[in-house]
Amino acid sequence: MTAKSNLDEFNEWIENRYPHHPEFLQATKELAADVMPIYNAHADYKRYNVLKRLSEPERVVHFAVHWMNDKGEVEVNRGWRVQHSGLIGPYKGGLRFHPTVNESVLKFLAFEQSFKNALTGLPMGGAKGGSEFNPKGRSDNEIMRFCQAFMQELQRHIGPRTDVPAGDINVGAREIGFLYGQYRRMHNEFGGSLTGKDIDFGGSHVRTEATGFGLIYMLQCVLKHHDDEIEGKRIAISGAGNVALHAALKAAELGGTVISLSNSRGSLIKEEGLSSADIRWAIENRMNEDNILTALADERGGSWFKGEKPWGCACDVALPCATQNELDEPSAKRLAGNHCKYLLEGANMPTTHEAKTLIADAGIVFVPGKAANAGGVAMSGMEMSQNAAFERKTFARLDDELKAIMTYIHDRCAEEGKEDDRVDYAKGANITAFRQLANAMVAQGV
Ligand SMILES: NC(=O)C1=CN([C@@H]2O[C@H](COP(=O)(O)OP(=O)(O)OC[C@H]3O[C@@H](n4cnc5c(N)ncnc54)[C@H](O)[C@@H]3O)[C@@H](O)[C@H]2O)C=CC1
Ligand SMILES: O=C(O)CCC(=O)C(=O)O
Repeated sequence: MTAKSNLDEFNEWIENRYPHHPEFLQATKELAADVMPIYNAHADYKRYNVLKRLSEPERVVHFAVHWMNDKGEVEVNRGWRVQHSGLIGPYKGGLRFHPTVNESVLKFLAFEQSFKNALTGLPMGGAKGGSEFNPKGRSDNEIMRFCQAFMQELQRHIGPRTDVPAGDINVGAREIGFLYGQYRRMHNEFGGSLTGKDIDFGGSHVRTEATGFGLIYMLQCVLKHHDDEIEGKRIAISGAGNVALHAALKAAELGGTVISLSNSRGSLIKEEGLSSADIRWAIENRMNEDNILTALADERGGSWFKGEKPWGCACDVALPCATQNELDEPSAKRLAGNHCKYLLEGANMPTTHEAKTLIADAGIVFVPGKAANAGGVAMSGMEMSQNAAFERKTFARLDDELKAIMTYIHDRCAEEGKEDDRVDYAKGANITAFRQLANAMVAQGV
């Protein structure tokens, strides 16, 4: 059987199995296209049916979250934890609270997480969880009660050596504190049941910054590989959350010109570049403002474009750091037309399948989220090992370790994705991670 027909057969199988899970289909089919030749070349991979088995989450836990709002009304939300693969370590991945959360979104995120975590070289399996709960407009007390009710259910499925959740969209330090407090009270146990904790109770230095900083360290590796440098590069960033702001900060500190940030309401453009001080102001004030970007424009300059995405600006580097499928075909056409040279995904799967084809045709160097944004989970892995050893490493030491891990990921992906005159980082990342998970699956038997 040819690689092509095997791919058709796989695609048909997964489409029939999950017709209502479009994001999950997108992620699994893209990976299968890259790894099929490797799968076909290994008798054991076929014998152990590794591709289909890796495309089926090991466990999907679905639970109800009952909680009381400030008016004394009882609300009910849906909660999930998708434990995708525990082959190479405890399940590990963030929690997302957003109205767009559903089983398809969490299954794609958990699938991507397993491959991302493998790339870090640390012993972590892949998972993702969350709720369609919308924290916008809720009081601190409501957020606390929701987190406690969520953890009351989740706690029976997690633990330091079983599954270690962390943050994701709308789950930051405040929410992790509430979730951790509830877990600790119920289990009478300090330590590694969650990462992203405050530094005062078992958190790690650099975890807050790690995804954004790691993205820029990856950008530096990619630029170096192409005999290029960050100094003076025009960098367009989408998003205005944890990942976007810390990527912007590190890029500005290293001499890049950060020309944009965005959110679901529009984009802030500052042609001369946001300074480190502008970005620090946004980081410090983001929890207190309804729209941190309009506040930033008012306070420190820049123009606000309501309803616009940032991809129309002329830039050398595009860093989508908001959410899945935010960078579509028209956006890709604008980036190509403006001679953008590099696109690194800070968010998980922010580029649509169709946009990726355009990006490749335009010769833009593309680095997928599972490689480019792995710095966050890598630092979570280091938080777990610090918790297990009852130690705290310094910021400087961990920042160096983050750089080393991003370089390690870059070099593995560049080596595996090497083609005649270019590097296919997506293929390199998919094949590298697939080999590790497939080998573990074969070795562990059925
Ligand atoms: N926090 C972390 O350590 C990691 C996060 N990621 C990914 O990075 C992305 C951003 O996550 P965080 O910064 O942590 O979340 P966050 O909650 O701090 O920020 C999310 C940002 O995205 C924007 N956003 C959300 N939905 C949007 C939409 N439909 N259109 C435009 N903007 C939208 C929000 O306005 C906000 O600025 C997500 O894809 C997440 O899965 C990936 C690796 C690690
Ligand atoms: O730190 C973690 O465990 C997970 C981070 C995450 O959710 C991600 O990498 O997408």
